[in-house]
Amino acid sequence: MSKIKTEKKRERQAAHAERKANKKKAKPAIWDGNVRDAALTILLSVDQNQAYSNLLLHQTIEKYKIDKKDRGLLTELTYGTLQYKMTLDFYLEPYVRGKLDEWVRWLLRLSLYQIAYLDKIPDHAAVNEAVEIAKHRARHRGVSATVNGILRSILREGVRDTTSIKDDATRISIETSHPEWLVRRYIEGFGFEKTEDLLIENNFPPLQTVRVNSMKADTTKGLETLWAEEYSVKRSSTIPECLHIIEGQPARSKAFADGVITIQDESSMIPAYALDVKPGMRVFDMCAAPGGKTTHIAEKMNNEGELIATDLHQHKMKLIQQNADRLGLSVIKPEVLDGRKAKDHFEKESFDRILVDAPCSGLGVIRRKPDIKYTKSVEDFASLHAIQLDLLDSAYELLKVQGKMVYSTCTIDKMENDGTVEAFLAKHPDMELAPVENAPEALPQLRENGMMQVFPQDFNSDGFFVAAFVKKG
Ligand SMILES: C[S@@+](CC[C@H](N)C(=O)[O-])C[C@H]1O[C@@H](n2cnc3c(N)ncnc32)[C@H](O)[C@@H]1O
Repeated sequence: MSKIKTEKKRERQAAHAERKANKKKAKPAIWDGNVRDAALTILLSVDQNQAYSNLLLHQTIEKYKIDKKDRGLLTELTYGTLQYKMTLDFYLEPYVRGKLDEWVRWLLRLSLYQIAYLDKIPDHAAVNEAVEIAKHRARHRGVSATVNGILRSILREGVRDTTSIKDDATRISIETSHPEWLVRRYIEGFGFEKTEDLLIENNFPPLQTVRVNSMKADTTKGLETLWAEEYSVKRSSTIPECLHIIEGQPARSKAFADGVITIQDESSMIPAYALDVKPGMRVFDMCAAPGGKTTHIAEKMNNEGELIATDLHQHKMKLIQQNADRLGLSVIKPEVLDGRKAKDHFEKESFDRILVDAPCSGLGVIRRKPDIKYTKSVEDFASLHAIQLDLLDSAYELLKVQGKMVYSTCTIDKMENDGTVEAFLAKHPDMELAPVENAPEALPQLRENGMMQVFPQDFNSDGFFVAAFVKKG
């Protein structure tokens, strides 16, 4: 081999080794004590792998046993940056020239979130940390200079004003960071004021709530049990067995381990009321996993009768069983089944009550999973509407005459919720909406109409939809 060729080969090998080393640098461990770097890794994974932000955050905190102080900041940075992604892009837009690597864009969003929204972090600290992360992750020094330049320019000139945006739908879309097509869809369905309240509320952290297991304690006893464990808790004024957690992680409590409480969002407690079960009934929960509503229904049945809890996925069966065991509810029978085939699996008209807590677009839980708002499309609503209708049709065949059926979702969309109810009623003239007389007084709509759309701003719960039907025969 000639001397020149050998030289070239060596250069190529050196370049290859450098690229390899840089690649390693670009993928740091998720937790090395640097909260901002860990937040950046989570944000990138949510964006690139469609990972759920809440699950990834939880896994990271548990896996690396991140302490309370860092846990708080990591959660704030991850959720805040995701929640305000579009707003932050609007602020960045005038300063970004040319194409940026995705990780650099997320680093800028993460840093700008601290500058624009977090008073407790000094601006210069946010910039310095961003520059250090850029130096540590980048393959060349130009990146940290770009990050430094952009952030310092914004600090100097202040963030862009949104009030000059003439179109109100566009303005609130940017201010609250929700896709404009979704904002317009909401305004058309619910009016401007309700939409604006919803979008603002979606950027607040969700309230933690628990349900007291009526088989083991009444609400007062549940409250006192948590107080004795030094949790800061108060009674809800909406659902009688619901408690609001002001401070503390109830999943770590003895009350939870002993099955005195279970963690459930307040609006998810409505279907068990709407179903109006009695002890001894034969009940079917068609889309049951992980069993939040199944266990509530079993408690209302006083653990007497038959409660078949099915779900499409085998791996979710153990979640239902674990919840039933922890809460001491032997009436629940988990079974893997596609709800659409249930009509041929069970005897026709053999159930007194059926719950169809259907798969849905999940727009009611944006506070818990902010990434949802950027990934849904109009096509999703249409296909979910079709699946929901198939599930309801199948349930209809199995419901006794005079039996009651409930359809619920954790979403806020007219095509999925009202549209599905309308299509179902049109197909089955012997089904009627059934006012829920036993519903808590705080839910007058359900008591009067048998149907209600809950918005997060109503009583600080997830967005939720419930419709109760009776089979007239
Ligand atoms: C909203 S979640 C149910 C939550 C549950 N009811 C609770 O309260 O814990 C919807 C469930 O429907 C299940 N699912 C989706 N398609 C289904 C089908 N065709 N048949 C039965 N279950 C289905 C999903 O696996 C998911 O667990």
